[in-house]
Order: sequence, then C-alpha cells, then structure tokens
Amino acid sequence: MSGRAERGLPADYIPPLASVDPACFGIAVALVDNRVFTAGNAEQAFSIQSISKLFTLTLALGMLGDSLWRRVGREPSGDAFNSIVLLEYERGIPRNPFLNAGSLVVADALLSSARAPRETIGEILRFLRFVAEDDGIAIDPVVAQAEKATGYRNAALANYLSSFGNLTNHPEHVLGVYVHHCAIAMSCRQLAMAGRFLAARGRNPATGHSVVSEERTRRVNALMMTCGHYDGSGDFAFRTGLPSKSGVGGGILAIVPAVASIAVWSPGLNAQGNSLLGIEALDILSRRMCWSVF
Ligand SMILES: NC(=O)CC[C@H](N)C(=O)O
Repeated sequence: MSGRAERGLPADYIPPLASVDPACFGIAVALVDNRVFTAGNAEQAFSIQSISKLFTLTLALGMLGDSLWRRVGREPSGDAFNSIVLLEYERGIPRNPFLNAGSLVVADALLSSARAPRETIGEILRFLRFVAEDDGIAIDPVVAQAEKATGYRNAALANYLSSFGNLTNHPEHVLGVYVHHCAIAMSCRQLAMAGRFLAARGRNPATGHSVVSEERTRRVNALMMTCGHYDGSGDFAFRTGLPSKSGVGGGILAIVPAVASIAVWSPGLNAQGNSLLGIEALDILSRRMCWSVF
C-alpha cells in the first residue's frame, strides 16, 4: 500500500490545512486519576476544527439550557458534515449540533448572549483555557482567515438558516464566530486535558471543581457517540464503543467515561473527513484496554 493509502490525505479545502505534514501522529491520554501519557507529536498544536463544536455546545447548553433543542435536533444525519439537503426537508432545523449547520445555530445562540462576535470568540477561548488549565491555547488567524475567504458552502448554510428564521444574528457575524472557533489550535496534550470534564462526570478531576452538571456530560457524550463522526459515526461506535468528536484537521477527542480523555492527531483523512490513523489508533487502544462502554 502507498503511504497515501495508509494515512489518507489532509483536508485541502481550507488551504493552510493542506500544508500540514501528513506524517505527523500524536496521542495523549489524560486519566481521571490525573496521570497523563503522551506519544509522538503530542505537543504540536494543530487545527481542532469541528472538535471545537463539542465545547461550543457545552457552553450554549450552559447558557440556554434545553431551549436550544427547539432550534437543533439530536439525531445522526447519515450525511456529510457540510450537507445542505436535509435543511430544506426539515425546514431549517439542523439534524444535530455537530453538523456545520447545527454548529452555526449554536454559534448564533452564543452570540445572542454576548454583545459582539469578538466577545463570543473570547468567551469560547476562555472556556477552553479554563477546562484545559492552559493559557497557551490560541486561535490560528491564518486558518480563520482562509476559511472565511473560501467558506462559500458555510456561508450558504448560514444564509439558508436565516431564511428559515433560525439565526437571530447577521449570518456574517455568526460565520465569524464559527470560523474562529474552528481555527483554535491545540496539541493532543491540551485537548486531552480539555476533555477531562466529560470523562469525570462534569468535574475537573485535578481540582474537583464542577465545570458542568453530570447530566449534561452524559448528554454531550451521547451526542458524540451518535453524531461525532458525521456519516462515519456508526462505524466508529462499532469499532471503539467510545463517544468521540472528530475534526478535519485530523484530530479526534474520545472519552472513556469515568476513566480517560484521549486526544489523537494524524492529518490524513478518510472519505468521511475523519482521521484515518486516529480511528485506527483508538480502535486498537479501546480493544486492548477494554474501554468500550458496551
Ligand atoms: N468536519 C470539520 O472539522 C469541518 C469544520 C470546518 N471548519 C468546516 O466548516 O468545514
């Protein structure tokens, strides 16, 4: 098999992602007993892309509670992450909050409870720094700018949502928030640390402080299991038995409830836009450690 076939190809529709070295591979495992294990390029920051959507969802649920579910569904779509077709059939209510359309609604909800896009972006970044206990986490402005300049499909989704009355802010502002949270750069170590509250029943296991309620982590984990890998979610659940969220930067955050938060990164993607080697690694790890929740 060629290297290309083994590793997949990095995303190229967001130009800076195409130039990331496909040979990179990193993994970090943060256990709820506070031990952290890393291997490979675990300290190198990469574009977390759609992994950011689980953090914006957590924040939005904290601010709006269950009223968010009037504007976005909780069902897997079986469609690509940037698909527009279902939106027409379902009258502007995205199937789930991890599809691009769904997370545009989540970004809109966050924007409505702040005053300006800049403030909302700052809030998302502060939340990530807080849960990861790491002030070094930042947005990559080159990635944000590139996605803004080339994101015609996301612009179409935002405008379409507006036509159904499911955005309350101007689509430009919602897209601004969206591309910036997708452009957050984090290492596997930082990401694994940030995911600990999902493994530790809503608490930071190091400090014992509550981040969100236990019930909310159960719900976010359930959505990750059913929708976290888009039209690859069923296969990922079948192989690993773990709630998990992928991004087109090649990162995956997987949660072993009550045990660990795992971040893995390899930029080459499979046909569904999920990290090919990342899935492979989580499959092996989950089986060897008997970490499937089933
Ligand atoms: N699956 C992803 O990571 C997609 C996120 C990317 N920012 C996009 O909107 O296309």
